Amino acid sequence: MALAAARRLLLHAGSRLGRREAVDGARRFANKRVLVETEGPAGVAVMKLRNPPVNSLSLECLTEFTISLEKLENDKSIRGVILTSECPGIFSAGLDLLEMYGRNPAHYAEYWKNVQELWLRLYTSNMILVSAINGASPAGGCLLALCCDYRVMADNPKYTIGLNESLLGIVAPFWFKDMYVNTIGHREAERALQLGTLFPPAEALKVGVVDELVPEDKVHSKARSVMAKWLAIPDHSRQLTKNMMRKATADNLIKQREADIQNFTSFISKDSIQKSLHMYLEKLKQKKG
Ligand SMILES: CCCCCCCCCCC/C=C/C(=O)SCCNC(=O)CCNC(=O)[C@H](O)C(C)(C)COP(=O)(O)OP(=O)(O)OC[C@H]1O[C@@H](n2cnc3c(N)ncnc32)[C@H](O)[C@@H]1OP(=O)(O)O
Repeated sequence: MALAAARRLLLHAGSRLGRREAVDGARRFANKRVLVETEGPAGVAVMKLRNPPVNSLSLECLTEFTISLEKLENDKSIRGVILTSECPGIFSAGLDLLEMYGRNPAHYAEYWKNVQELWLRLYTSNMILVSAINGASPAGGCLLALCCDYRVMADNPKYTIGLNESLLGIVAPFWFKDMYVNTIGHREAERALQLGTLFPPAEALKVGVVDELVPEDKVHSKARSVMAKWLAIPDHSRQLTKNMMRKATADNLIKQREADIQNFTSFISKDSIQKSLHMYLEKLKQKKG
């Protein structure tokens, strides 16, 4: 309830701000963790995640992301969005592990509902989505990129991308898996999901997790030129085609959202899973010291 009220407030405040800035010509709106700029080619917004240090998708970040998308969807002048990160070297570290560790079942259920919500909005968006992957992109970070229509990645071998859930002792849910299969094919997805593979850029390109690699300083300009090509296609035919390609996958979650929330909640609440997450978080800490 409290979150729904916050969401309404944010949406309202955001739309007032958005309107004022549009009049000034600034074409920019922001909440704390997501910045949206609509300068550049007509009809294109750049959405930057800025939840330092690693753009983990906390409940607040997911909510702000979903609201920003909703606003862009409602703005008929926007036809395309470039999704990128403001955190140096990190696209997104994926779902926030602290939302899935040491909390209560009601929190897990609320969190998962919001993860589903963002995924459904992104995956089924009528807008053209291009990701400019300018850093590491594990698990939920990869999920964000996979929702896009085209993925441009910085060719920096330090950055990796993939659904690595099995390395954490958890399991990618069926809709993550479905989207992976749709993108890289059944055999590659089967292998990568079991091994929790995090692909360096060259391998990510080879297997089809990303569409193009460019030097790091060219990621944004390439994303813009890709966007220009997609903008040249009439919206109605592109949108109907996208819907035809993606609807069955999205519907598969829509028809069992409640059951999926229950599955997640009972899975993540298990002592053995909490122990795995604890160990993984400890490993992340030790890496530093
Ligand atoms: C029967 C079937 C039922 C199925 C039901 C569903 C089951 C559950 C499905 C759950 C799906 C989960 C999806 C996910 O996205 S899980 C998250 C996966 N993410 C990762 O594995 C990334 C982990 N992070 C890293 O590898 C590195 O941090 C990274 C490469 C991103 C950056 O490295 P860097 O060296 O720059 O930074 P640090 O490692 O020092 O990190 C800085 C601080 O940030 C914290 N951190 C990192 N990642 C996360 C995260 N995902 N969530 C929360 N916090 C994170 C890290 O611990 C550091 O914190 P401190 O400064 O406090 O130490």
